[in-house]
Formats: sequence, C-alpha cells, structure tokens
Amino acid sequence: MKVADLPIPESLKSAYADRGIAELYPPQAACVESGIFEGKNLLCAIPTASGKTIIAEMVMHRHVADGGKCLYIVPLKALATEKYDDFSGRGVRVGVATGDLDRRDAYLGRNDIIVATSEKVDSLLRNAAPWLGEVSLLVVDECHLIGSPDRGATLEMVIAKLLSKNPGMQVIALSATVGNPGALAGWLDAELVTSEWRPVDLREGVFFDGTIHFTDSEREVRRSSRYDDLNLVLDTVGEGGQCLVFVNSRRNAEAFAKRAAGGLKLSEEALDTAADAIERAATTDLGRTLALCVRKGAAFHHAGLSAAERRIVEDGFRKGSIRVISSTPTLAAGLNLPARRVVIRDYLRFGNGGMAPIPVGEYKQMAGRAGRPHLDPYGEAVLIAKGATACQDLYENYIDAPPEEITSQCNSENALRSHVLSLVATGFARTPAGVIEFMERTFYAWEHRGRRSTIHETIGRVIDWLAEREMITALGDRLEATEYGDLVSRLYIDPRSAEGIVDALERAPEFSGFGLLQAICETPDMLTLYLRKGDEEMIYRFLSEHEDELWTGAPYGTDELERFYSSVKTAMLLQNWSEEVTEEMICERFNVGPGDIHNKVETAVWLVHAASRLASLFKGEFKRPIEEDGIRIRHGIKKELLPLIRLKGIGRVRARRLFNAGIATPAAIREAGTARLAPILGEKTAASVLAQIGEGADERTVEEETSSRQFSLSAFGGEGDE
Ligand SMILES: Nc1ncnc2c1ncn2[C@@H]1O[C@H](COP(=O)(O)OP(=O)(O)OP(=O)(O)O)[C@@H](O)[C@H]1O
Repeated sequence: MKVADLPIPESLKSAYADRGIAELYPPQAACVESGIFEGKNLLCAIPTASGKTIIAEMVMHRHVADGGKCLYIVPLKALATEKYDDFSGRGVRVGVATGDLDRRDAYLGRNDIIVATSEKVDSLLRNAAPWLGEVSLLVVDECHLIGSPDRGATLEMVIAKLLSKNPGMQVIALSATVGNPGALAGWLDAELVTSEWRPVDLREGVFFDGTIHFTDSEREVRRSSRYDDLNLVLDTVGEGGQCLVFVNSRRNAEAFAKRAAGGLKLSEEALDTAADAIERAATTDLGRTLALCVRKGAAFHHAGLSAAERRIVEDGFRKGSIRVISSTPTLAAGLNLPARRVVIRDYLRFGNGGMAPIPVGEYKQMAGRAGRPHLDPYGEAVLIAKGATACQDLYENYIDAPPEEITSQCNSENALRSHVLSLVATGFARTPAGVIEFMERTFYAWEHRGRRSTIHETIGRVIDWLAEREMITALGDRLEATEYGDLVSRLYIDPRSAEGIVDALERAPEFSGFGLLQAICETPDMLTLYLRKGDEEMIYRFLSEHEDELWTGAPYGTDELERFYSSVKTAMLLQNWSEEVTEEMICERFNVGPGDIHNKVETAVWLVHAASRLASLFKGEFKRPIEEDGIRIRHGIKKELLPLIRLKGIGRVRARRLFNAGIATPAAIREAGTARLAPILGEKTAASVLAQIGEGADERTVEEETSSRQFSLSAFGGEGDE
C-alpha cells in the first residue's frame, strides 16, 4: 500500500517522502484496511519499531484536516517531549502538556495535537480544561500500562472519562506487549491488528558456555575476557555494532560500565568531547565516574544521573560514539535507543518478597530495542544462562512465552479513593449509583461482565471514607464535593496525602520549615528514600536537635517507625537542599545521584504548593511561610536569597555569589551597575539582569515593580543558573 494513495494531507505525504517512507509496512497496511480512516477504533498490537507512531500520526493529520483535535497520551514526560519533537514541523500545531498538575492550561487548546501524560490529562479533566470536550481522536501509546499496579487505574479512568465526555471520539491504542489484546479491543470496541512482522529481523537467544543459542542457529562468541557479559559486548562492538545491557540495579549498571570501559579502551575525539562535557558539569563522583567510562566508549544510565548527563549519554549513543550503555530496566520503557545487540543480563530483580523474575512483558520491551531500522542488518536479544537447565528455562519462560495478560487495577481502595472523589467533584457522578454506573464503562467492568465483582463494596467503603473526612457530603442519595474535596481533586493529590497534611497543619503549634517538609514526606505521594545501614545514627542525631520542630511525633510499631524514619531522612535531604548544601555533599550524605535530588525536589514543590492551598482553607496564617518555603525548595536557597532568585538567569549559585559580594536586593543590583556585576555574573547575564530591573528607568517605575508585580511571590518565576 502506497503512502501516496492514503487520504492524508499532501504536506504529510511529502514529509514522509523526504524520509524515504513511500510504502506502508504490512502491519501498517492492515491498520489502514481495518478502517482507521473511516473512524473505526483500533488496537494496534505490533512489535517495537514496526511503525505504530506513524499510523497514529497519519490519522491525527486526517482529523486535523477535518477540523478535529487530537490527544496523544504517553506514560512518561520524557516520551512526551520525544513525541512532541516527532510531530512538530509538519504543518500542524503541536503542544505538550507536562507542567503543573493543578492548572487548566487553556492555551493548550489552541493546538491541533496535544501530547500529555495520563496524569496530566486526568488533572486537566479535574480542572475542567474546556478543549478536552473537542478531542475527536484519542491515541493511547503503550496502552498495556493499564495493567500497571501504580499508574494503570489512572490511564483506564482517563480513557473512560474521555469516552463518556466525547461519545463520538475515535480511539487508537498502541502496544508492543499485550498478552490479551482481544480483551482490550473488546472493551474499546476496536478493530484488532496483531502481527509479528518487524522491519529488522530480531533473533532471540540464550548465551551459555561460550555460545548464543538461537532458535534455529548458534553463534560462538570469542572469549576475550573472563566475563560472559563483556565478551558479548566486545563481540558486537568488534563487528561495528552497539549494545544495550540491562542489569537489575544502579550499582550493577555502574560496575558494568566500568568493566566495559576497561575492555573497550577506545580513544576517539567524539568520546573525549562527550567525556569533557560531562566532566565540566560534574559536581559529584557519579558524574566523574561516568566521564571516565564515556572516554573509553561505555556509559551507564539510570535515574540518579542529572538531566544533562543523561542527554550527553543518549546523544553519544545515537551518534554511534558510545558503544555500550548499561541500564536499569525501569529505564527500558523510556529509552528510545535501539542497538544491534541487547543483553538482558539480570532477569531477576529485587522486589517486595526478595529476588523475583522480571515479567515477560518487560523482557519483550527490552528485547524489542534490538536492531536499528535502516542501520543494522539484524537485531539480537540475548539472555545469559548460568547452566544448561537455566538455558532451557529461559527459552520457555521468556523467548517462547507470551507477554502477561493485563488486568484492570481499578478495584483498589487506594486508586478508587482519588478517582471517586474526582468523579463526584467534576460532576461525572452525583449519586452512589452514578459512580457505579460510571465504573460500568471501565475495562474492569468489561473484564468482569456476567460475573460477580466486589467493586460495589469497594466503592461503598470509599464513599464512606471520603464523607467521614468531609471531602464529600452524602445527603440522602446525593453526593457532592465539599470545598475541601473539590480542592483536593483539583490539586491532584491522593486524598490520604491531603488528610495527612491537613492533620499536620491543624496540630502544628507554630510554623516550622522542617515540620512542613516532614509532613509532605509522610504522604503517599512522596516516594521516600530507603533507610540504609548507618542512617539511624544520622537521623537520631538530627532528631535530638530538631524533634520539637516536627508537627507529628514518632509512631509506635516497627513498620510505622520505619516509614517515619524514611520520611525524616527524605525531609532532611530537602532541608539540606534549601540550606544550600552542595549537590556533591547531598549525594554523599544520602547516597543518591543528582537526578534523585531533582526528582525529590520536583515532588516536594508540588506537595508544598498543595499544602499552601490547603493552608488557605484550614490555617490561613501558614499560607505565606509555606509559599516562601516552596520557592526555597524549588531553587535550593536560604531565605536571604529570595529577593534575588526571582530574576531570570539567576539560580542558587549566582544568587549566592551576588549576596556574598554584598548585593542582596534588586535595588543593590541596579546600584552596582555593569562594572561590578560583570565579573560576578558574566557580561551577558549582567546585562540581562540589569535590563530586567530597568537600569536607567526612573525610580518610581523600579520601586513599583519591586514592591508589586515583578517581585511578588505569586508572580515568581526566576530561572535557574545550573
Ligand atoms: N512504512 C515505513 N517505511 C519506512 N520507514 C518507516 C515506515 N514506517 C515507519 N518507519 C520508520 O521506522 C521507525 C520506527 O517507526 P515508529 O516510530 O512509527 O515505530 P513504533 O512502532 O512507534 O516504535 P516504538 O515501538 O519504539 O514506539 C521510524 O524511524 C520511522 O520513521
């Protein structure tokens, strides 16, 4: 089937022609034949890199040409940005929504295609973004995530809400790994296209005793070191390919990259450039180790890396200079970095009950990364077996096994608490029967059709819980959100988080920054740091000096106590950050990477913002200090830098330099002038800062701006310098 014959705009056809896309791949042709251009829903369950995104893009352009609007849901922020880049520059307006979770973002509605995470779409629904009612096409990428225990319910509810809001909307769901595509297609009333076809041949095999055993062939691997995993990498690199190695922990990722660097020992200009860039920006040992590895051609990749480090590693790999990346599996879903050989070294991972095998779906996601379209002659996915029996088991359990069936995660009290509140607050349901009726439209109900389910009881318990906490009122048959409940729904926090924060605020005798931090760190919305050996002493010592600043006391019971200490430890990290402790010191003290600090700070900023809104309902006098602390946490600054940080181009480092030079306010900056500022800030930043505060402007204007508009806390928006 030719692209030229498809009912899509000419501009898109020529964009594809420029990229050499003239003929549809067979599964893409099957999707067209299933009726996607006639408005039929589709579940496209075909392998990685077989052209799913392009199928969705073509239908999106058809909708836009007909005056429609498209929403493209992805699981991760990083993927949203990637898809935004993919779809941009082809004659349609593209927007990406990944920002704050309690905003309506009305401007987004001006776009034809909006890319967003499921959480962001849920929050937009709660905040009644009007353009959601205009969505004519919904694309759900990686739709198997409906089965994810922590985020699946949100994705499912978002689909159900959008379908109920826009009954005529077309839905296209995409996935490479659904075990029960028929069920999902049934729920979505969708045509189903499945296929094993891939643009690059994928060979899956198990390495054992010096040989990779594929289904119908074998390949000997030269033994150049005593480590099997390294031999597998050197073998591919020796033939001009690249490798991805999946391991089960950060420490293993780092250790393997070091081993690979020692084995590769490359020396190339492109590698030196990448290593120099990492080294220059590195503030921690992690960054310095990464630079050492990259210089020799290897890298590691995990959530502890800073965004800049990650970018350099990904670019270096895409351009072919970095030959091997060792990565933790959680990153497999987010990385679009195909490689000739993918080594799944660790198929056991530490979970709740000890070491457990990874799911088949996860293996398939990782294996699917093998083979770069147009670049590699084939792709290889290799598991490493410890013995002959393990070799057989790995074949049966992974290579020949279908991915797991996905099941709905909606019948969980924790998930329903938040979703029932939002159904009531946004008017999707006004009675208990209305909630049940809405839930009848979910995948859960479809899976349980004709069978007894317990969801009615769960809904009943959740309604009682919300009513007891005064988030909803249940008068007679009528459910209504209270002002408090409505706020919690819009803030997009777990109702249990709201309860914890409000309790803490009400108990607090006076405001304390650490009390606030510990209260937000105790909520289920904060992923707290693990406790490690030796942490107790640090935490005890801290608590002995700061216990009276806490808004809650230490609980009884071992589990509760452990959670409490984790929350204190996490709050300590955040406090260190807002006391301007260096990144290097924080990383060392808390055994984390710069990426972890960033993630904790991001969540804390969101929760502190929620706390300030809750304070305006329940503890007005705390609102202002909470807002101020929110700014301090966002930027990692002491209070004295607040007047400086709100200038564009000034982050924690430059603000501190200015302050230490005796320049502590915008007025002092103006007075200092270019001559004093340039050596501290550099000429460009000095000029920009002076322009912002109106050098040469008359006194009144500057004073006006200082006291109100530009420098008010609510208008805060300074940009960092790191
Ligand atoms: N019909 C085609 N002819 C040639 N190249 C194509 C065709 N369709 C897609 N491609 C190219 O193949 C690559 C993979 O396509 P695409 O990103 O659409 O796959 P995908 O299935 O969405 O991948 P993933 O599973 O990683 O999300 C892209 O580089 C794309 O430009």
